[in-house]
Amino acid sequence: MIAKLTPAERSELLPTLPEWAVDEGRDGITRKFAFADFVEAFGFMTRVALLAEKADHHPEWSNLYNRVEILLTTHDAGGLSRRDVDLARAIDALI
Ligand SMILES: C[C@H](O)[C@H](O)[C@H]1CNC2=NC(N)=NC(=O)C2=N1
Repeated sequence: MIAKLTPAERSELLPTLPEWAVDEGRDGITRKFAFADFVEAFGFMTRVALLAEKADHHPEWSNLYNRVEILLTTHDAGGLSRRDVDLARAIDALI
């Protein structure tokens, strides 16, 4: 069972993800991306999907034409966990 991050872990790890904002209501982290067009956005989503499947950790997301919004939270933990931090870091590395 994966655990939620402790307050100390959050203070340590969240500053390492400056592009991500905390969604307090969902206890997750979000980031918005904008691309040149739909093909670029969907290509990015495909790369994220492969990362997510490899990690067995999946984003909640939406896509509108060239924009993609991702929310990472851990359903099994009921909130933000290290898996979200790790996936966010891997997503950042794609950009
Ligand atoms: C059985 C499987 O490992 C789990 O359901 C995984 C799949 N992907 C997941 N993704 C996310 N975001 N949270 C989870 O708790 C989760 N659990």
